[in-house]
Amino acid sequence: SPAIQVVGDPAVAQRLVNDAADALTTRPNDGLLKALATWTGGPERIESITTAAYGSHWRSLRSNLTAAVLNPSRIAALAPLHRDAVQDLLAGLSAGAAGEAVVMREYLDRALFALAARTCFGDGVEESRVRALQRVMEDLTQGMDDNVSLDGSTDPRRLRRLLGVFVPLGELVRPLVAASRARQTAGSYVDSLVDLRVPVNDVDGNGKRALGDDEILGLVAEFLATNWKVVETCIEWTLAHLVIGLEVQKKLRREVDEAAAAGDAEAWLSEKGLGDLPYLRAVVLESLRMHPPSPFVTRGVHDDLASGGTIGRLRKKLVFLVRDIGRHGGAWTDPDQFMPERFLPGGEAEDVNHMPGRSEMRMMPFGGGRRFCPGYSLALVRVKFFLAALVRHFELAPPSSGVDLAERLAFNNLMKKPLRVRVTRRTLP
Ligand code: HEM
Repeated sequence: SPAIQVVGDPAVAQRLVNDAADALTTRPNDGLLKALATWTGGPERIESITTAAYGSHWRSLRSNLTAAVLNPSRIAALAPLHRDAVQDLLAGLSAGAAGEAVVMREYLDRALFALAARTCFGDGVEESRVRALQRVMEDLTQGMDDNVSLDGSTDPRRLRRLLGVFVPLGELVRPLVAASRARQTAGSYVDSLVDLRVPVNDVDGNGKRALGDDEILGLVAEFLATNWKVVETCIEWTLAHLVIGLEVQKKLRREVDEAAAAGDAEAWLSEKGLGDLPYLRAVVLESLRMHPPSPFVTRGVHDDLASGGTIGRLRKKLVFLVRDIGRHGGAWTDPDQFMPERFLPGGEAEDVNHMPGRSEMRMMPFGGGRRFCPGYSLALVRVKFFLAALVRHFELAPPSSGVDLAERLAFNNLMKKPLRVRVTRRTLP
């Protein structure tokens, strides 16, 4: 079995991420990730961006995602979808009785999944199919959480249950892929996958081919999971701290109200407007530091990767403990305290960002090196948009039972006990 090095120290992580970037370019081909690349049971691997070895196939999948969804102009074009999703969330919460404790995750689940599905498949997917997809993706993300292990071990029964989810998922997704093939216009992520031509040979990149249905299904599953639960995890944790720390909530609300009063009604909620709010930025960074939604980042050193793209035997495995790195006592004062002020000018982390710096790294919520998360800007836009709208339109108070900050530390670091919040609609100033 491969040697495992576990890294929980920010200085060690910094050296590895920067200095060893050329050697650490691929995730380990073991356990859950190996299973996800071989779920069809056929001889060929079915790669998602996450599972693909560093090479021309990975590069074409990743640049396609960026070009189709994640570049700044595409993100700006998603603004109407974002506004709809927030309106749905606010309407759902308003329908609940005033002052009553609601399970936030249920509302966030609905709003964020619909948003993920519309970004993936376009505007025209009927509601019943969106909800059926949501149920299947719930099973898939739960299955990923059940099967994650640091040493790559798996339980055959649990793994079978997880991979079984690709059957109903395929039944729901295939008609949408067929509809995309039949369409002339392109706009959604699935449209880009249908049009994409990847190199036939990962080594020299010669010749091009289209993606098969199973490949598209794997990429769709990856897209829905990252756009949905990972983003939701960040929002839920941040809300937990706003509910416990009423001073933080008030301060954030003041900033959002002032921005709303200063800008025209639409502009304050634009990507640009939200990017300009320093306290909102600090609150989100503090949440990502303490509760990184993806708590483990892994790399593998394999036998024949150097010969190009193929993944041979796993020799060595690195596990970055993202959560421990963000709470390291040597790098942070009172690491277990939620203190957004540390990210403001004059604070101990005023220069710390969501991405590792060249010379210093104190947190890595979006990973680092060649395989850092390409979705971070879209993720931050969504997190900030939802949080700003929630504090603007609602007073958020803890339930009588209090807030339990236990973490799940699985594939997704969701709250162990879903957050309950007493919500009261505000009269806008
Ligand atoms: C708050 C939300 C998010 C967090 C905290 C997050 C975090 C991460 C982390 C830690 C990694 C591993 C990075 C590494 O190994 O160095 C990753 C990879 C990835 N993420 Fe995200 N992510 C988020 C949202 C998104 C979104 C919205 C997308 C959009 C499609 C996305 C797409 C991906 C992809 C495709 C990879 C694999 C990249 C590769 O292997 O080249 N993520 N993410």
